[in-house]
Amino acid sequence: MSILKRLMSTMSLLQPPKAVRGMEKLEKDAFRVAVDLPVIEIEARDTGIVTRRVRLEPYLIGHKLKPLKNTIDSEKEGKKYLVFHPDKVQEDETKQKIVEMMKRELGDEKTLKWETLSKDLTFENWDTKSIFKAVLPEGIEYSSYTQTGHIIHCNFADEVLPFRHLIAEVLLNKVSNCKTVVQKGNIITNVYRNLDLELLAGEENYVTEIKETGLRFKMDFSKVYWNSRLSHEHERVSGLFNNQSIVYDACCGIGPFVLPATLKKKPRRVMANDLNPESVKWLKVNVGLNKIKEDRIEIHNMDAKLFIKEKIAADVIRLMKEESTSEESTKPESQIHVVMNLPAYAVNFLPAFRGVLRGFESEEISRKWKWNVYCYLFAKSHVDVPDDWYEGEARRMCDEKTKWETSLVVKCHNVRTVSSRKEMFCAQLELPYEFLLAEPLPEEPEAPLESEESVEPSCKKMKTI
Ligand SMILES: C[S@@+](CC[C@H](N)C(=O)[O-])C[C@H]1O[C@@H](n2cnc3c(N)ncnc32)[C@H](O)[C@@H]1O
Repeated sequence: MSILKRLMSTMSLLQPPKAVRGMEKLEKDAFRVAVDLPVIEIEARDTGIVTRRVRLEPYLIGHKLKPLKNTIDSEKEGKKYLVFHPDKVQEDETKQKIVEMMKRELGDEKTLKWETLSKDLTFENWDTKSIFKAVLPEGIEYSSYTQTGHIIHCNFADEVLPFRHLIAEVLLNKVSNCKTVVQKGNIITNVYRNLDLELLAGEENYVTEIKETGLRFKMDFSKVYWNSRLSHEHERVSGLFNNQSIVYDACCGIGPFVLPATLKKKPRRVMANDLNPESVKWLKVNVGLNKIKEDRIEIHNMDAKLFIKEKIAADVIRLMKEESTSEESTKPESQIHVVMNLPAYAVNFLPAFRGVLRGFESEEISRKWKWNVYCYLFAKSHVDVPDDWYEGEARRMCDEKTKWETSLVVKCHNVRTVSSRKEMFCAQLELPYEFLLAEPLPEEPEAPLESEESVEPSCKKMKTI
C-alpha cells in the first residue's frame, strides 16, 4: 500500500474541521462541519427486525457521535433512515453485502437503496478524544484526567499547558456531573498530602461527595487527601478485620479504612487519627453521613508517632485489663491492626512501636493478641531494575527502621505503580512482644517528607478518554 493510501485509511471522514487546530479558547461554533452520511431508508415498522436480526453494528454510525443515532426519522411519514459510518461502507462490495443481508430478513421484494443524507455535525456530536486530537498540535496528546464527585482534576505535560483552559472548558461541557475543573500540581509535597489546586473552569466549589464501596465520603477536595485509585486497597485492608479486631488508623484521612471497617466488620474497637484538622472534621461528617454512632470511633488529631506511643499503647492495655476481668472467656481471639497510609513517610513511624509497652506493668500485658502493622511506602529506583527488586527494597526499608534481629515483615502487597521506577507497597509487619517491650531506640532526627508524584503512568490511568 502506498504511504498516502495507508494514511488515508487511518484518517476518518468524520472529523472536526481542520480550522480548530491550535485553538486556545473554546469556540463551539468552529466545530460545525457539514458531512454526507450514507443511509438506507426502511419502513419504520421494519426497524426492530433489522436491528435485531441483521448484523449491521460493524457498519452503522454507532454511539460516538451522540446525539446522532443509528436510526433516525426520515422526512417521509412511516419511514426511518439507517445511518451508516462513511469510513465503514466505502467499498461498493460492502454496500452490496449489506443490502443482501437486509433482504434476507426483510424479503427480496423490498426496495433498499443507498442514499446520501447531508447533516451538520457540531460541538455536541464530537467526543472529547476527537476534539482534543483536532485541537492540539499534531503529535501532542491529552488523554487522562481523574474525577472526584463534581470535580475533575487534570495533569498536563508542558507542551499541553497552553491548551489547559480549552481542555478544561471541553471537559466541563462534555463530562456528565462535572461542575469544576482544576489543575493539580504534579508533586504532592505538603504535609497533609492534599493538592494545590488551580481553578481552570467552572465553579470554585471544592466540597464534593463520592461513594466508595457503598459508603458516602464528603470532603473539601482542596484541603484533604483523596485518591479513588486506592479504593481496592481500602476494601482489601478493611476486609481483613472481623468483629473481634482492634483497629487503629494512624493517618486516617477522611475515613476510607475505618468507616467501611466499622460498618461492615463491626470491630470491637476503632480509633482513628490524622494530623490534618480538616481530615478530622470531614471524618466526623462522614461518620454521621454513614449513620455510624459517634461513640463507635474514637477520633484524634495529632502526629502519628505520638498517637502510637500515647493513645494506642494505653488503649491496648485498657482493653487487655478489661478482658482479664471479663467473664466471657470463650470469645475468639482479638488481633490488633494498625494502619499507616502515609507512604512518603510512614516507615519513620515504625521505631515508635519499639518499646511502646515498656511503661506498663508486666501483669497488665496479656501477650495473646497479635500485633499487625500495615505500613505503606514507596519503593523507588534511579535506574532500571527487575520487577522483584521493588519488594526487596520495601522489606529493606522496614527492616532498616525496626532494627530487629529478624525481619518483622510478613507480607508485602503491591498497591500500585505510582510512576516509572516507583511502586507503592503495603508492608505488613507482625510485631512480637519482645519488640514491643524492648529498649526504645534513640530518637532519630526528623526525616524529610518525600514527594509523591501525582502523574500516573499510562497503564494505571484512572479515566482514559
Ligand atoms: C496519603 S493520605 C491517606 C489518607 C487515608 N488513609 C486514605 O487512604 O485516603 C495520608 C494522611 O496522613 C496525614 N498525615 C500526614 N502527616 C501525618 C502525621 N505526621 N501524623 C498523622 N497523620 C499525618 C495526612 O493529613 C493525610 O490525611
